[in-house]
Amino acid sequence: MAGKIQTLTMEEREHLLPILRNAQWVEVVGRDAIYKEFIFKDFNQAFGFMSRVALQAEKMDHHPEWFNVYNKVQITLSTHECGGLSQRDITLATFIDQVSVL
Ligand SMILES: C[C@H](O)[C@H](O)[C@H]1CNC2=NC(N)=NC(=O)C2=N1
Repeated sequence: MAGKIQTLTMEEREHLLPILRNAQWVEVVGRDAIYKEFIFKDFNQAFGFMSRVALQAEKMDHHPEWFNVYNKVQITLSTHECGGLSQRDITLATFIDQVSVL
C-alpha cells in the first residue's frame, strides 16, 4: 500500500495558495478546504463540465463535494483521509480549471 496521504506543508501552501487564489479558488473558513463557483451558459454546459470532472474524479478516486442548480456549479475540495488539503486537491483543482474553459 502506498504511503498515507498527508496534508500540504506550510511551505507547499505558501507556494500553492496564491496560485489557487489567482484562479478564484478561496479557502473555506473553519475547514481546511478550497471552494470555487462556476457559472455556465446553461444546464447543458454545466452538466457537460460535471461529467468531465466526474470521470476524472473516479479515475483519481478523489471526489468533489459539489452543488449544482441549472448553470451554477459550486465545488469544495478537501481530502477526508487526512482531514485537510492534500496534493490530490491541487491536482483535481487544476484539472477542473482546465475543463471549465473548454
Ligand atoms: C475509500 C475511498 O478510496 C476513499 O473514501 C476516497 C474516495 N474519494 C475521496 N475524495 C475526497 N475528496 N477525499 C477523500 O479522502 C476520498 N477518499
